[in-house]
Amino acid sequence: MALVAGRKTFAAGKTLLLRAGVWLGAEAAARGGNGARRFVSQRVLVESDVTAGIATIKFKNPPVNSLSLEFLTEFIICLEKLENDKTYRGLILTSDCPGIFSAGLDLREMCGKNLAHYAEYWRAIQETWLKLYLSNMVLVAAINGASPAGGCLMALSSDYRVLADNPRYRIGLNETLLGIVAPFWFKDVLVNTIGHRAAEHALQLGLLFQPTEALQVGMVDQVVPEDQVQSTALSVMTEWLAIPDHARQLTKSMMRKATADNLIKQREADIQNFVSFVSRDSIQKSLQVYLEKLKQKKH
Ligand SMILES: CCCCC/C=C\C/C=C\CC/C=C/CC(=O)SCCNC(=O)CCNC(=O)[C@H](O)C(C)(C)COP(=O)(O)OP(=O)(O)OC[C@H]1O[C@@H](n2cnc3c(N)ncnc32)[C@H](O)[C@@H]1OP(=O)(O)O
Repeated sequence: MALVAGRKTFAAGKTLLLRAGVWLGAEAAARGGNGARRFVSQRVLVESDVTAGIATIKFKNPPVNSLSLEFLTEFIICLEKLENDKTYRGLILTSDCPGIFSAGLDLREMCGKNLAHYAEYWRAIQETWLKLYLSNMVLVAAINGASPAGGCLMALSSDYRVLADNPRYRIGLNETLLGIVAPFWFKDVLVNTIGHRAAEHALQLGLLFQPTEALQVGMVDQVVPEDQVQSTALSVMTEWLAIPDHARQLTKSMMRKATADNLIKQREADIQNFVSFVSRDSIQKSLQVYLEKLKQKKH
């Protein structure tokens, strides 16, 4: 993906200049007297408390925070910006869309497009995951809504997960329900989190867990009343930030490197696999039927 010097124009006609991951262009940034900063991009809202060294990224891609290519591009830029700014030691991931953390990959990016588009999209998905999973910051997911598939992967890539106690907020890797297969690195992250047997069960059946079940299986670390998700995430963050960075970061890297390397060493092959899988007629048909079902749900 074009995270090099270059120019990208987003749907609203807003032009951003990117140079080595630094956002130089039309970004609204304001700094309050209390150390609070707020960066606004179209689909990603970043709030930060400079004094505490904590930033919060709020996904803002309505209606369902699907991981469109445009969303991913903005998200990666924000993440790089925070990662490179040593002010920030902790990052909270949450949603600005009521009731939805993220609906996962944008199905419209995987349907009816050309092969080059599928390859570009998959590279952006890989890039997002690698940046999240290997972040030096402490990542806490404040999951304030439904979190299927790619949404679940984002949460699983954090260091700690707090889920709002609402039975509608289901979380899991439900790919098989769409007639597709979770990639090996989604599977690896799930296995690392809930263990092999539970992951095998969850993946084959495409299970979406309600909060109490998610807690029981170990997919999330805490379930709290909805109005306490953000405050709980903040107090967990404070606990984690009490650990010296260098020791915690080296430990995180030691725990995660092998899983990340597994993808890094075969990124191009993984892209080719995705492209040839998703462009099959049968897979295109399954995805279209699934999208149609979602659309008709309301009527
Ligand atoms: C052997 C070889 C193997 C090789 C393997 C190689 C590679 C692997 C190949 C493929 C793997 C690809 C991995 C994919 C992971 C994913 O993330 S797939 C996406 C899965 N996501 C879902 O299933 C979520 C679907 N959505 C929902 O369940 C619900 O929408 C919701 C999130 C629970 C919200 O419900 P709510 O009632 O509030 O909203 P609506 O359902 O009415 O939706 C509103 C609106 O949004 C559209 N929409 C919903 N989800 C998506 C989405 N993921 N992408 C795009 N659009 C979405 C929905 O259609 C509605 O649209 P509208 O009718 O036009 O308003």
